[in-house]
Amino acid sequence: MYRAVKSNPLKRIATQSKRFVCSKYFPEEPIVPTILSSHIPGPVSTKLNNELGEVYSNSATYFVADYFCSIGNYISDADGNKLLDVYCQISSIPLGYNNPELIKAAQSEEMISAIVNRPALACFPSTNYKQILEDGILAAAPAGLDKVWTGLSGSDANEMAYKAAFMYAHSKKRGENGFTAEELKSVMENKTPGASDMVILSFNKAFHGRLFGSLSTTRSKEIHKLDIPAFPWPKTPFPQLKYPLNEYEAENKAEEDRCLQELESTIKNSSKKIAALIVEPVQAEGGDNHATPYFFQGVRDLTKKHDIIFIVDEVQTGVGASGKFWAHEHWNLTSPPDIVTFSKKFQAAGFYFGNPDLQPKQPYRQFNTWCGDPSKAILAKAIYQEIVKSDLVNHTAQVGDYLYAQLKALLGKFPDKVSNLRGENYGTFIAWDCATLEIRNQVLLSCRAKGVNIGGCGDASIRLRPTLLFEKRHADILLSVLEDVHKAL
Ligand SMILES: O=C(O)CCC(=O)C(=O)O
Ligand SMILES: NCCCC(=O)O
Repeated sequence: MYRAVKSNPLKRIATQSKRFVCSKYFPEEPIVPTILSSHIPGPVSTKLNNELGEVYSNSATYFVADYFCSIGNYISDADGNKLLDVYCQISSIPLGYNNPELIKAAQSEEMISAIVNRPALACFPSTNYKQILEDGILAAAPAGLDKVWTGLSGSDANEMAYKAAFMYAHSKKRGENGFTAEELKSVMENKTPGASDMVILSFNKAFHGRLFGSLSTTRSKEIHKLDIPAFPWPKTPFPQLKYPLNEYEAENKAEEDRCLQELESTIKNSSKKIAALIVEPVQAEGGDNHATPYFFQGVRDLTKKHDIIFIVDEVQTGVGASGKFWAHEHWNLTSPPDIVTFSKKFQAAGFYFGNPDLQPKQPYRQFNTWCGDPSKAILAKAIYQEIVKSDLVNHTAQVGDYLYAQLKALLGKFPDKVSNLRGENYGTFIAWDCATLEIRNQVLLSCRAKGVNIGGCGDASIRLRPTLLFEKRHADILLSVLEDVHKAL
């Protein structure tokens, strides 16, 4: 049996672990990874995955997981391997696997009713939906945004935000007048003026989802977009910062100024009205690309100046991992975003807004059968309450600072293999680049073989997306495995 950490640190970790917030939830969490099979995926995983492939696409499978046996920061696989998970279902496990407080919420009367009586929320909202929202999703609302509309996924959240922006912009143009006969007729032919010719502006390397509208604003990888019809919407460059940031302050400021100028000229030269601009606080799928608060303040100012709805996509960055509950809190904006979208760690999806005019007056415009899912909103409530009760945002900020400092020292020893460590003062939302895609993939495979499940992003980057219950002792295991893997490259 492989042990990722040798006996001394293990003893220290075992003694200390009882004092940690994670142990409060998971007294039985493994102390270190356990690797039983000679490869990951192991033989059972491979067999199950092949069988699954007969009826369900399995081309992206890393390994087949055993969620019954997964616990806390550890994911189990079908071969009985237990891996420290710092990828966490593409950044979407907030409080560890099988968190007892979430299980309690799952077993509540409220949850049972929500699951077996799933409502068409916009038509038949439940007596307790407002309270569920107020105790969870709305209690967590970003400053200045006191309303929410719920949906089904991150892509859906972003698309609903686009629809809100289009309807808002058109209704402003229309004023007190109703829809014209021409609009009503042309819209059924998918033609203007009933169908909008306004556009959504997004950034190069952005990822905003995979439905038709959201995919048109996604610019991270060709493979996501090939063969799918797309709206002819504009894009504008996102800054490419140089690291370490303190060594390249002047160059980075010039790069951000360049991107702000390009943004303004894209806006000015657009032949179509730009209804909304969407941006991620960190472009995660596209490579964990950061920009500074200065840049985002500039983007906000330009959207205000040009009457463009400013949408912040916090699907991946939201709910604590950045060391703030919402990552855009790092920016110190003078006015809040118009819309903030969420999903992933909140389990529930949707968008926050403050201006009531971002919700159309007529029914069935921002609509589908479910309009969200009360069972997910109940989970979001439990997640939010645990985050507050255990002060997990500050916890994550502190662990992130430790992890970043240690990674800086460790990765600095391998300058020909890795570069551009990023995410300082940004919680555990940390990433770096590998010299080549081959090295990146080798590191991910070797880490898995040594008991740590990590994910990639962008062209050749590695990103960390652990739970909010990730602690220094977990970080030490990760660091020890990364060191071994890099030495062996
Ligand atoms: O590829 C997907 O659809 C998930 C994307 C995502 O959020 C990510 O990889 O960061
Ligand atoms: N959206 C899945 C990304 C996986 C990767 O780039 O490695």
